[in-house]
Amino acid sequence: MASLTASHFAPRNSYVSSHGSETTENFGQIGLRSQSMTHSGLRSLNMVDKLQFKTQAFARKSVKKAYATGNDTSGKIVCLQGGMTVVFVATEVAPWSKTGGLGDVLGGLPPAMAARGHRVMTISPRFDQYKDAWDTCVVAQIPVGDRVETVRYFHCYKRGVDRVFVDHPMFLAKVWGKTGSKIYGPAAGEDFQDNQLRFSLFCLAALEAPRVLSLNSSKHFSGPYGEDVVFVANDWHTGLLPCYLKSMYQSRGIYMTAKVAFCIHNIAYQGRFSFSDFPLLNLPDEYKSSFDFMDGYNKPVKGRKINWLKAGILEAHRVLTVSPYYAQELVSGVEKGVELDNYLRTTGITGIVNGMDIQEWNPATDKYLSTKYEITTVLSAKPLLKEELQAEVGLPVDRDIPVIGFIGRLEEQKGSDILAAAIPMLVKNNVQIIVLGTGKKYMEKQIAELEKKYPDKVRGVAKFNVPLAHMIIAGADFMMIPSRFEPCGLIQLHAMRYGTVCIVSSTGGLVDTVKEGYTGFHMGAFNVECDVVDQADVAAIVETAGRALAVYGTAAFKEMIKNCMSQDLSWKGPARLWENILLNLNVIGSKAGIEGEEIAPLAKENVATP
Ligand SMILES: Nc1ncnc2c1ncn2[C@@H]1O[C@H](COP(=O)(O)OP(=O)(O)O[C@H]2O[C@H](CO)[C@@H](O)[C@H](O)[C@H]2O)[C@@H](O)[C@H]1O
Repeated sequence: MASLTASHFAPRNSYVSSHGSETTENFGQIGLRSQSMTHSGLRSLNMVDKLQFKTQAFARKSVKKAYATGNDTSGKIVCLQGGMTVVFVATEVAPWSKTGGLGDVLGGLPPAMAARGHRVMTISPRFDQYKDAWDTCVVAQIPVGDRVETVRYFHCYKRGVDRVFVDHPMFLAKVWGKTGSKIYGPAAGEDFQDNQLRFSLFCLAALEAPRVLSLNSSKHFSGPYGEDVVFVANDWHTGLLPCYLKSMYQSRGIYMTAKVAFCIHNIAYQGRFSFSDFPLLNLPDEYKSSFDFMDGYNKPVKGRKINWLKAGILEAHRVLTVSPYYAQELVSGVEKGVELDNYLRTTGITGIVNGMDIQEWNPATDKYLSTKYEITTVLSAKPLLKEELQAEVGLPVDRDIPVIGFIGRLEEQKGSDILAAAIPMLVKNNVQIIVLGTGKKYMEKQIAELEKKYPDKVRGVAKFNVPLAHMIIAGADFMMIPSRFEPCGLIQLHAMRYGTVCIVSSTGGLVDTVKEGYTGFHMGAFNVECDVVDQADVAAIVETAGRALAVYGTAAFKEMIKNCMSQDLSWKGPARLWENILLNLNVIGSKAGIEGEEIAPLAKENVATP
């Protein structure tokens, strides 16, 4: 049965169908070398020892926790009572890089952790010449494949967080800008052929950063982060991180108490590659079993594969995901666990619902809105914003027509194909529908065709357009979220903060965050098979939207708007839960934080590394 396999999903990227000639040659060389070795574990160690991670500019010293007895830039000893040293590692971090919710989480959770008194760093690739991130002049030489690459670290300090960016041509020259899907491949749905090398390099550069960067932007912390670090690795691109921590560092007496928490934002993207690629990863043979994976699919090769996400799950010290209900779904069986359910049942998995960035998404200050509002003014502001939205997308301007919005990647997960199938019936109501999303070409076409067919009722905008996303979230009356599965979902959080009532399928974080009849409407769980548009799901959209439209404009509807807006959807609560989990990893010196504001009050903006 076709289910939520990675093969259904556009990049982020699970499959690589072929390798470029450069990469293939490298494989050949490593393969040959390993044949002449009896212990490939030895081979890997020898290689690392020979190549060494060479770091210039800073001598490596084992430092005590900076927060305990650190020197600030003026040379004074500073002391904080609590805290942990936390390093988040991910391929996206908003606002510097973002193709979806992963970037949002890396943008919002770290400042909330910093506000609780922890020393927090994020590390992501430098995909563009970020104007606020300065060159630290620190370089590290990293073994990747069968060669050594030099990376350079860039840095800025924002909202209490050290934002570190790894600079290497495999990131910047390839992507050159905030070009969404080009983070993972030349176009939506395609991988870069060297993605394994790119993310292997990234994981090692991330492991090196806390030891070699001496960061002094914070009044309370200074010097290198040292070795008593909790790493938070995110999604399959960082699945190698716990493996390298053990095989390349702890085996040499470094990072002995460091731990890795591994967070799954979407199990549909697993990083499945040919099994013969394993030597490329420079890992000892004993790690093979953690990667070993069989599936029935032919991409990128038939049969036996390596699976980066599986290795991340098995080698990390703790596995998390982004909502409690999704955690339950992941262990419920092969379909929702996308063939990793049995491993997750063994390791266990904890769900913490995401917060949202209440600075970027704040109707009272939103720079993309001409009319700002809050809970007391929402009822008069929304009709004005709706009219502006209608004018912006070229629909008839009429504040009395209810507007349903959809924002998201156009692919099976998000159910945009199910929505497209429902639209011919939905438009029989007095309603306008605005779809904003990019993704699979046939789905973009589907939406464009519906727009042609119903010019006064439907608009499809196939762009990644942040200002328009804000206008839809504020100006629409309802947000439609018909996901086949949704690990957490941020759209519904944004919508509720803006008093926009959600119509959601009953999956993942949508179950945890939207309450039927109180803050939204539930459509029930959808069929997770991606190859079919189930008519029962189409009917559920039509029936539930009908139910929602019937409430539109009534006192009950106004009550729902207020219910939505009066919730605390910030990162404050989730950060507390994250802290508990990370404390339980027992990294030496870890202490509980303080009850801080979500946005670190001590943060200095735009402070570059000296
Ligand atoms: N065309 C467009 N123009 C402008 N902005 C656009 C856009 N398309 C999407 N966005 C923005 O991208 C974000 C998408 O958030 P989702 O939670 O839907 O993320 P996604 O499925 O990528 O992430 C995965 O990770 C997150 C984080 O853990 C989980 O919440 C989620 O369930 C999981 O699938 C939102 O901020 C949205 O506004």
